[in-house]
Amino acid sequence: MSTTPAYVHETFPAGLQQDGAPDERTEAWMQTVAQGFNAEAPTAAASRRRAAWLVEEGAVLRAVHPVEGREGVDGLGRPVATFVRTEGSVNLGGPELVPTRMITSVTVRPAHRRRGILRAMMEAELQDAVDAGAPLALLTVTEGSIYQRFGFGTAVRSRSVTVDTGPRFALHRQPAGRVESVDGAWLEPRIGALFERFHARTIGSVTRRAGWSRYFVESDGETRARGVRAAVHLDDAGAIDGYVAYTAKGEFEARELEVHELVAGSDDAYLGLWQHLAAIDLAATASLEAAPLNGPLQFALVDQRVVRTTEVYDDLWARVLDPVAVLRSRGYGPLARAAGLELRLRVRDVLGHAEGVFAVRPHADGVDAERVEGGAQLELDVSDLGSLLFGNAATTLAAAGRIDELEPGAVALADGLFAVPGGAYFQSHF
Ligand SMILES: CC(=O)SCCNC(=O)CCNC(=O)[C@H](O)C(C)(C)COP(=O)(O)OP(=O)(O)OC[C@H]1O[C@@H](n2cnc3c(N)ncnc32)[C@H](O)[C@@H]1OP(=O)(O)O
Repeated sequence: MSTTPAYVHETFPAGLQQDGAPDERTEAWMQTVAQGFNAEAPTAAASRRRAAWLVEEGAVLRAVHPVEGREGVDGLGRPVATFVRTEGSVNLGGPELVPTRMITSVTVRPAHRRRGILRAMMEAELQDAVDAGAPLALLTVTEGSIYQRFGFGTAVRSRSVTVDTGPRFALHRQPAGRVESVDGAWLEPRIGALFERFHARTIGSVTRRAGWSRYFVESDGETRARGVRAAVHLDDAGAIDGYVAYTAKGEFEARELEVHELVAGSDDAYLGLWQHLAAIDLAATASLEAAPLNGPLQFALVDQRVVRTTEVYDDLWARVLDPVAVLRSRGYGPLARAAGLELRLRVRDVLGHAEGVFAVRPHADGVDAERVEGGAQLELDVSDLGSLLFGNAATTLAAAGRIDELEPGAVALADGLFAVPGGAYFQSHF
């Protein structure tokens, strides 16, 4: 269904007035986003800060208004639908980070739902991304059933964990380096550079959006949260290679640590920072919402049950727009490259962008990927290509009835080519 002619779609860059306040349409857009997610309406100070972040990252906003009655019943002229995209990169294990579009803040007001407004915004965005040469689009979802129809597939699954930081927490081996508590205000401006190190070494990692460390900010948008504590890991040479930011909650003697972020640029930093959390007195547990599904912490512990998984969820979704570009820029393991194997995939795409048969051949000097005429060994929807790229096993997708094996052995071949040892992980939710 396409959008009815009763709506007008607008696309504009997030903007500020001379005094730093959001411009009128950016402010109206932000108020609608808050309403769409049932969140508190942003105060003037919070609006200024969020708008500044949007401008910093070159955000392009979409807003939809009714042609008739644009000013709304309350006369405030707020849009009935919102959508934003920023440009970023994702680590797919290749020599370079892969450029991507990041989509978020999609809302349609209740009175205007199920009339095709989301579809119209999404189709326009994906076409714009193709025209601009973007190979990939990413988003995170509020509901699992919305975005497959647009070609998005589950890319990275995450889990929430609660770690018992009492005496049961003991590592097999002492990580190298040391951890020091630091002031949050000192850390905040250094976080971006530290994150880049994590981004460069972690398959699945996505650009960290401006303002991601908003946990340092009180809800009035101005005051630095006094409750946020931070620590950094220093390697043996004294260089900082990871950080953790957390808040202690609950009763004085049995506090729980809510970990906002634990970002490690090395394995020692990862274990060292967890060990630091466990060493904090008067706290019984530490909880992290976006932990890797298969991270090393459990194996590093003497008692693996110290880590309790409280939730597993689909986190990042990927939409391939240019299969040749993503297959070429993705990394492949040394065994796949040494074997010089070729896989030919037939991709179905109802929107047409990624439709066709594509061959990929990793080899010792790089990767060949091209569109070919036929001879496909596997057939799959573009949403499942998004899943494969991030290391979700072809065997699992075939067992789920999502991939058709056209030539015996092709599923196993895809498993070998697309495997991500340790699993893809991202923690810059957007
Ligand atoms: C990336 C993000 O920002 S995720 C956040 C998504 N936003 C929210 O959850 C906020 C609350 N919800 C909303 O604002 C709206 O209900 C939206 C944005 C989810 C949907 O907007 P609408 O304009 O109603 O969607 P639209 O009418 O274009 O529907 C497009 C298709 O998606 C389907 N769809 C829409 N919403 C849902 C849903 N919640 N669950 C399942 N399917 C859905 C429709 O049936 C339609 O299918 P079809 O075109 O294949 O027949």
